[in-house]
Amino acid sequence: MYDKEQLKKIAEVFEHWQQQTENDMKKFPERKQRFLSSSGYEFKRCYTPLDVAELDYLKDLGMPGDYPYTRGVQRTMYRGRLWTMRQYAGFGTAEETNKRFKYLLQQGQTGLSVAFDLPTQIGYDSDHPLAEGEVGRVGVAVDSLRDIEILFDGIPLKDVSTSMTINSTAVILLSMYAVTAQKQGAKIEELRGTIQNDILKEYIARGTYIFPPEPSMKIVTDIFEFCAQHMPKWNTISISGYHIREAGASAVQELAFTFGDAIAYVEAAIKAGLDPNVFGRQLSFFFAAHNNFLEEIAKFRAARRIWAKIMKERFNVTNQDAMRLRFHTQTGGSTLTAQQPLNNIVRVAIQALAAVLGGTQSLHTNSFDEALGLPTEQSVQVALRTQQIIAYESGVADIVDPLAGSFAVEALTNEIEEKVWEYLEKIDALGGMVRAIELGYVQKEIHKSAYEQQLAIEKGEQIVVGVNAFQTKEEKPVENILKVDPALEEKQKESLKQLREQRDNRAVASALKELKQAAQEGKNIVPYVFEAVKCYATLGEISDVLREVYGEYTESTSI
Ligand SMILES: CC(C)(COP(=O)(O)OP(=O)(O)OC[C@H]1O[C@@H](n2cnc3c(N)ncnc32)[C@H](O)[C@@H]1OP(=O)(O)O)[C@@H](O)C(=O)NCCC(=O)NCCSC(=O)CCC(=O)O
Repeated sequence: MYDKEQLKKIAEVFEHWQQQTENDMKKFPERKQRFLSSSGYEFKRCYTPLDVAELDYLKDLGMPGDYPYTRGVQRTMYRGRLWTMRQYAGFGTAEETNKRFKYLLQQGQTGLSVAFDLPTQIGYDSDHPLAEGEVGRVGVAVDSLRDIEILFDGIPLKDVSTSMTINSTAVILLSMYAVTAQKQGAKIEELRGTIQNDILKEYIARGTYIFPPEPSMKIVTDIFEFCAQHMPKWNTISISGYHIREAGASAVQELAFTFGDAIAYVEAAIKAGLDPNVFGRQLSFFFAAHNNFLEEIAKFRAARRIWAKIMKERFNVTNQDAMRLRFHTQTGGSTLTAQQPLNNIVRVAIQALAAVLGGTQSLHTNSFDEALGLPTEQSVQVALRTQQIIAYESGVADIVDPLAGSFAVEALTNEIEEKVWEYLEKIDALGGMVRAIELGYVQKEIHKSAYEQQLAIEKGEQIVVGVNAFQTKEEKPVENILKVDPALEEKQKESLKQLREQRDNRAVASALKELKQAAQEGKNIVPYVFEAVKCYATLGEISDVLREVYGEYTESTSI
């Protein structure tokens, strides 16, 4: 962006300035020998045009809404429409969570996001022995279509977009959601929302898998195919770096492993005969926003450029809509501290601001008490207000990609991109992401990074306010921590018992038999799951059928 003559002059001035700075530092040294990013690369003292001398505005940045989308996926970005304010919520029974959803919508939230309990996530009904003590604990308990009908009672599904954090049982929850919407009078082709459906990261970082990778990938591609035909507005997957980051990955690893997974999904779908120009439009992403403000902004900008290049150059995609990286952001749960929990409000605000300056499409802001328990109405309100203050008071939503052209931000964007490509080459050399996961390579890289971060905190090289510095002797305990009533588990089991008595059990048996046959014959299972769900077959029953056909996965541990 600068001509050679100008750059030469700037280089001379810079050299002189460096010498003067070295002199100054004899009297007043810098706080640290090296200032490191979360990914371990070194931040320079000061960035100048010399650091972005190679940057080609048209090729590397372009205008917002144009390839390679570094500056955002929409021309007007938040001037046209603010990001979706989407607080992840769910606990106890469907009735309870329905109340929370209505509360959040009333407070100005603009999208829904469902948290399911662990039994729902790993395909067990609430009365299964393995579900004991977990029903409704970390999310809402869902056993059958009836629970989803209650969950969205009074919420018109044709008007709201809903995200569901569900992976190995995603096909079941997607079917329950679609059938509930149909019962409300909506057409499934108009439904907007997202299922997480990102099974690969479950093997890497999150753990709620059921089946081995191969049949799991088959279910994912079945969903891509079904939604491309019948639910074109639905995001079929939310390819997630969030959990990878929360497991201890650096910002660079977060992107690299997410794109490693994304490439594996695209390859699997192409192999199944699907067109990336079509299913590519429905792929979405999910990243974390941590505290290192500028690095995080650069990460989001780099992510868009990398994905656009992957789709265009690696998969020869020509449809622009299939090159746009659209993503949800959640502020970093692992950055919250149990000590001095009100400080978390500030952390969340910084992280949310990074997500917005990085061009997110949807945002969850964590509640300050999340290191202690489930968020209360009050804490979730502050979290939502944080988004609203950024949106309506800070002014940052009024200019598209306002940090473009910052020497530091552009240089960091380039640096992150470069390091991500290095990882992707390494993953390709290992034989792709599924192989890299099987080999334990990805897990080991994350563990190494997590260990280094922890060590830095313990040595005091990385300050965490209130934890290893600025501690207070006497902390006032947080009041009103939300606890799920243990009686809810019995209530849920009782209503499941009634359901099994009331439904047409012959219809259930027949639908499950047909599903089993379809799975055995390698057919697309989605329509069969729809049928099973319609007659109130339970999540556990459907999962059991699939377990019989596909088998179960057991992890080999990496130390
Ligand atoms: C694509 C996203 C990221 C966002 O979708 P949204 O519908 O919210 O937003 P959107 O698509 O950007 O915008 C909605 C519509 O407005 C349009 N639009 C937006 N801005 C525009 C502008 N400036 N000009 C013109 N049109 C515009 C879009 O093109 C789109 O229309 P068209 O569609 O017509 O183009 C989706 O996947 C999503 O909502 N994800 C949320 C995932 C989530 O909440 N996950 C929680 C995980 S919680 C978790 O996992 C952590 C804890 C755990 O482990 O359990």
